[in-house]
Amino acid sequence: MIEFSAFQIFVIFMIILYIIRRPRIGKSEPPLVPYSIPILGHTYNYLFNTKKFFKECKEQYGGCFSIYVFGQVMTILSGDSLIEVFRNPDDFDLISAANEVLPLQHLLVYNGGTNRESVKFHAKTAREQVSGKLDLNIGIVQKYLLKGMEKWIGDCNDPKTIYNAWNMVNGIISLPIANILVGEEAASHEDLVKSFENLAFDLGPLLIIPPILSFIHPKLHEFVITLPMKFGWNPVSRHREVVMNRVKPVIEKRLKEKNVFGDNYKPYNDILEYYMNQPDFDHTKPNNLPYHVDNLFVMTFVSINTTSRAAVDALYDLAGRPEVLNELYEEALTIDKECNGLVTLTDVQKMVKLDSFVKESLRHAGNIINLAHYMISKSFTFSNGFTIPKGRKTILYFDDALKSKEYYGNDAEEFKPFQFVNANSPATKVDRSYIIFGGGKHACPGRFFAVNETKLFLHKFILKYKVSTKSGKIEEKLLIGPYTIPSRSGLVFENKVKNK
Ligand code: HEM
Repeated sequence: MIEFSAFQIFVIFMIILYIIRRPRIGKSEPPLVPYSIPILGHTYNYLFNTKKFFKECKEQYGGCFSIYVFGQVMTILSGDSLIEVFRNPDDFDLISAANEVLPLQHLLVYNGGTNRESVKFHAKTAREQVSGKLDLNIGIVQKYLLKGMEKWIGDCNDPKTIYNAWNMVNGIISLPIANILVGEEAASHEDLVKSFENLAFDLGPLLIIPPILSFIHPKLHEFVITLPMKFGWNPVSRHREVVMNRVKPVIEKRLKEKNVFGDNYKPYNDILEYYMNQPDFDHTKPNNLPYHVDNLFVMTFVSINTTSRAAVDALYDLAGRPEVLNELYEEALTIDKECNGLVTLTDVQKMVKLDSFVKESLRHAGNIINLAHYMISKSFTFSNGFTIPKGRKTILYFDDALKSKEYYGNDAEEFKPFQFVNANSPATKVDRSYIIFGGGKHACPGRFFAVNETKLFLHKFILKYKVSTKSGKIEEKLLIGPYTIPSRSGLVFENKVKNK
């Protein structure tokens, strides 16, 4: 009888894996960048040599090329091909690619997570109820940003050093958003605000598990990371419990008010009220309230960590550049005097230097690639003649667009805080070289809110505090493969008035 050692079985397995997983590229497809290590393909360069690797690939193979990473062919798009993804939303699907990384369908069990249909509702909510009501919301944002800063930063009469600044800024940013989501009464409960604040961070570990099993089959990674959820573990459950307990009495109170006041009922200005007005709302029915709370969680995912990320990046960008801080302080002081400390939407719009700075900070967010989409039609032919088959994963070459020399000059890599001041190019305006909020029909509908909240946070912050890096240098973000997270280096906060 023939006996096989473990090593021989491993070798046979690898040979079979190599044969069945070997990428097959059609004639008219974007070129597959050659690689020398079978099975691994470009995975090493993708993870550890990312910026240089993508730059060299583009130089050699043009704006549209394919690489083989974690057992999957991905097509990297830049220039016109990138824009074609935004222009053809029926062919390219962001949600299925996002669900692969963060399986919301297994976490938000009452609303089934996100799909192309439900995202239309969330986009409408963000567009009409959050960004669309900015003039109303700005007062709430101002009030709770100040409360959050008091709680998280304090008076800083003595200099205070913070290392995990993202955590701190996330705490500040989530307080106004919690108020906009469920109203002031429910958001007065600390446990509810904590749940919104921590929800996305709690799921962070799922995002950083490397998809090693995808070398065997892409679905295997998803299967394994969702296995604990199939056995009942769900990090969202306790947050759902907290939020349901806090919003239920508020809903009941509002329903009573509606009964008493009839047509004279004064509606509340929050997303909870908006959900209560939906035809499918009946919190007394089984699973109905958890369904709406899961919808609130989708809004939490898209709004809190994204905005706090923009705000903390801006804070680090400021801390390393005292001259920029001084210039922004002058602008902040003038506007503060004009409005007597009570900022309206018009006042935020007058903060043109701050707007330019925020835009530049977002341009330097640092992700080399972003926004994976699956191509879901039978096939798609780009205007450059390349065709990709159904099921191909495409990823947008963000760094190439955001650091484009054609649009930002030969010093596109430099941080130029006031380059947009007289350029009629606000931080909310999406275009082919500024894709931080995506583009086309699905461009982020919450961007008007996000930019305004970030500006207002920085405005109030600059008036009260001085910030510097502990190292005295400009701190770089941490690169994890092609993606970045904010620096963890110390930021030193001082009270501006006390330490003049
Ligand atoms: C700085 C903060 C933010 C950034 C960088 C950001 C970025 C993005 C990006 C890149 C997309 C995908 C766009 C595309 O497919 O072309 C997106 C979509 C979306 N964002 Fe944001 N976002 C931010 C804040 C917000 C906020 C505050 C909200 C809600 C109030 C929000 C709600 C949404 C929604 C609902 C979508 C899906 C739109 C659709 O598919 O039609 N975002 N966001």
